[in-house]
Amino acid sequence: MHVTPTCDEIVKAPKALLHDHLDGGLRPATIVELAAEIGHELPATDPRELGEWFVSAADSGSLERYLETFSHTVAVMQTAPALRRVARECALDLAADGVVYAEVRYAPEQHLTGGLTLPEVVEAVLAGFAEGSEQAAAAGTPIRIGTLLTAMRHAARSMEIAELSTAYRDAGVVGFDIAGAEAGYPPTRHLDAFEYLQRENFHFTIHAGEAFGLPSIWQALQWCGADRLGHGVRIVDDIEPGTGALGRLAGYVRDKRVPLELCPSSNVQTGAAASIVEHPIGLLRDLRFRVTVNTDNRLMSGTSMSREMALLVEAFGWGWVELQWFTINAMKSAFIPFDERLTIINEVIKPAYAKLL
Ligand SMILES: O=c1[nH]cnc2c1ncn2[C@H]1C[C@H](O)[C@@H](CO)O1
Ligand SMILES: [Zn+2]
Repeated sequence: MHVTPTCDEIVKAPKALLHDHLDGGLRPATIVELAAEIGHELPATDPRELGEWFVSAADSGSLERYLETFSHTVAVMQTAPALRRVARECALDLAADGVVYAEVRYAPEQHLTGGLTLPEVVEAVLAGFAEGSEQAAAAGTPIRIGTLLTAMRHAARSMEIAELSTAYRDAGVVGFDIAGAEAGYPPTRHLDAFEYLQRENFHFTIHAGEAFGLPSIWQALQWCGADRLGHGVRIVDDIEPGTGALGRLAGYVRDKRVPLELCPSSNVQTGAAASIVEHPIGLLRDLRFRVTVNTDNRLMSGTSMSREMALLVEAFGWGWVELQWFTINAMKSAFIPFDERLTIINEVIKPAYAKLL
């Protein structure tokens, strides 16, 4: 029997999230308070209006303009207490939304203008996640958070950030990523960092195939050795419309079970997909790529993990079978050790969905 999950039920069901930016998920009220403390001018000072401003400014049809909105969040994340607060609230917000495992990423190099060092940035964020996770567990909504450190693809600090990632691998950093404008900044600019990470047996994902197409995905996988693709949505350019025949790259991605970190609302805002109903996630799921559902930037998209799933339920008529499949796909693709992934799948995810299916 097909049961349509309701929004409330989706919030209660355990979810796993692999692609969420710390600086894209602040509470509007927190931005207002932190901005007042440092005298940073915002486009609005009423939290509700500010939240709406982020969504409409990010609704630009272009990744470059979407990224401009981050100047306001990054501006208020330049001290250890601010970073710690933002990370703590992030953990609490995700946990309250029923996320049981999350990998949250941010770019340490963007948080140095207040005089912090790179290690101080990482330690403040890790402390905030630890605090938030502790409070969430006490509130009856346990969450495990792994951090990914991002290097900005237009900058030249990727090797330093890769080394920072491995330095903190036993303290909660589980992976590395590159992000920022894609067109004109191919991942191969950072080959030395990726080769270093491979020699260190470390994990990394690469934002690829969002604002730029197949060459970016091909480089991320075949030159750089990415474990996962951040977005990767443009892999559909290598799938024949109508027949679903796969080109060589799409065939490789599916055969190798390369996880796609799809972010439906974000993709609609940046123009990578025309609408949720037309989002390639429908086709990619039908063809059984390893699809995962993600938020990208909760603030800029006015969204949550539950809302992304509810939008998909509405657009594609999906039910608990599909939501469990996305959740297990994400958990299988996480960067924490295999035995820890299995524990979450077998002890948290499967028992909860068994009651819903
Ligand atoms: O979806 C995205 N594509 C490329 N870059 C992104 C995306 N979302 C956020 N970013 C950038 C802006 C942030 O400041 C940075 C680190 O989180 O990553
Ligand atoms: Zn992203």
